[in-house]
Amino acid sequence: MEGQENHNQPNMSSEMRQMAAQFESLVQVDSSSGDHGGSHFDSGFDTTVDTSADSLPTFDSIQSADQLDTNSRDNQVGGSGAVHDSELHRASQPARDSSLVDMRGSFPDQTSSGDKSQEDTQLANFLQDEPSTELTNSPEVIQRDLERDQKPSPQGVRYGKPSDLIACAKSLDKRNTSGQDGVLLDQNKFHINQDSYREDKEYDKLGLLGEGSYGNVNIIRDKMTKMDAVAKCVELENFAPSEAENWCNLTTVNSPFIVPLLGLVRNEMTVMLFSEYTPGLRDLEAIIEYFRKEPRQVMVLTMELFRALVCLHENKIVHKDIHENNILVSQSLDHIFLKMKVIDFGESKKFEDIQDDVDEHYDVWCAIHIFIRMLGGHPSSLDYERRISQEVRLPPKTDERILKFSHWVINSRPKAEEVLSSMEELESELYSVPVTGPPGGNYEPSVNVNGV
Ligand SMILES: Nc1ncnc2c1ncn2[C@@H]1O[C@H](COP(=O)(O)OP(=O)(O)OP(=O)(O)O)[C@@H](O)[C@H]1O
Repeated sequence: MEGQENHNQPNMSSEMRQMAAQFESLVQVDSSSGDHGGSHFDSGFDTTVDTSADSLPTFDSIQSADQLDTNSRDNQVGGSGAVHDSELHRASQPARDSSLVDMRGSFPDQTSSGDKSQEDTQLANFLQDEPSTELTNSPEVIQRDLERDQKPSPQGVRYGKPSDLIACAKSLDKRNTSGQDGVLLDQNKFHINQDSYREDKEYDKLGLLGEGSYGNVNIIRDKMTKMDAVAKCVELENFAPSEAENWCNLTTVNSPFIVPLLGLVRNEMTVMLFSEYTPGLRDLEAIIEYFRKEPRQVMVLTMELFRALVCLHENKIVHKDIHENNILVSQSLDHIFLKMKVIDFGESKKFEDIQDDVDEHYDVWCAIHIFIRMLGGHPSSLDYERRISQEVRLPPKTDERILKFSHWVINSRPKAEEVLSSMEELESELYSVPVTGPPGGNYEPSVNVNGV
């Protein structure tokens, strides 16, 4: 019964299964040719092969045949039809001309019937086709076979929900190099064709938006829907499923401060993360100089950044890579129209995966560095570990309250929401204009509400 269990092993490689099946047919041939079964040898081993389905020869028995063969070599094969384990052993030897002759010699009855010649052909084919046992027995080959059998085949690109995208990201097989896998969230933006979403076929690459540490970021246009999106390419070996998972979870919150993730496609050894393209947004690093003379805009933009952090931290995610290249800003710096969005969740972590709130404060510390830099100042150290008693230097005309506020954030460990509420207070103190009510008297607007 043990043999049957092994024979039915789901992990058994195809070669092993084929070998077992061949033995099955050999044994059946033997049992049908006469009264041969049940012979026992004097070797002390029970080498009889039971031809019932329950005791089909197994790969294990083939391996152990080495031992049995040595023991039985000195014994004459008794009982013409008994399939001795030594035969099993020989059958599993590398295909050699001589092994074919040997094997035939151990089946004296086989030449006597017409059916036997057919069986002989089967046997000859088996012996010629079978690979070397030296190879098939090697642990590397067995492991490779098992891996190949278990490797999921690409499912193609499909539409799905955020949960499908996350599942797809987690299941990407780093060894699977062929075809495409992926989930796109928006049917109105992407047109999948024959389970594929390919450059030049389903979409065009319009140009380079930026270069990241792990790959390029391009703007693409879907050929069918004519919608644009951003495609960030990451080599499969560098891809962290947590980036897709955290970004996707944040997308479902619909925060105006987070660029939404729209899909994920693995194309051979590259993963593409598709996200929303907002025309007019540039990374902050490219335009930081424009903020220098505009402390109010600096304040407004930093408050937006802290709103983004509050959103992340409320959703139990830390970004861990807040810097000027990962913040997109509208090129209109008018404080009313100023837009800000955070990108790049490659380093992000879920709260449950981190030890304490150090990473949460690290996000805050990085954000306040950007604030100080936009104002034209710098802290005495850029080392987070030395965050306590850092000096902050700001241009001489900077309001004292801004300097005090910066010191507090950089040297204490306030949460993003605490910083945000302090900043809102400070901003209204510094910039709000007292409103005394509508103009009195006979004031009449020069245009009516329709602008006519
Ligand atoms: N949605 C977008 N709109 C405009 N530009 C973008 C967008 N996404 C990315 N970029 C540009 O591409 C650059 C690299 O993007 P991103 O930071 O996501 O890649 P990365 O490989 O993770 O980079 P790194 O690890 O160096 O931070 C950004 O700094 C920005 O200039």
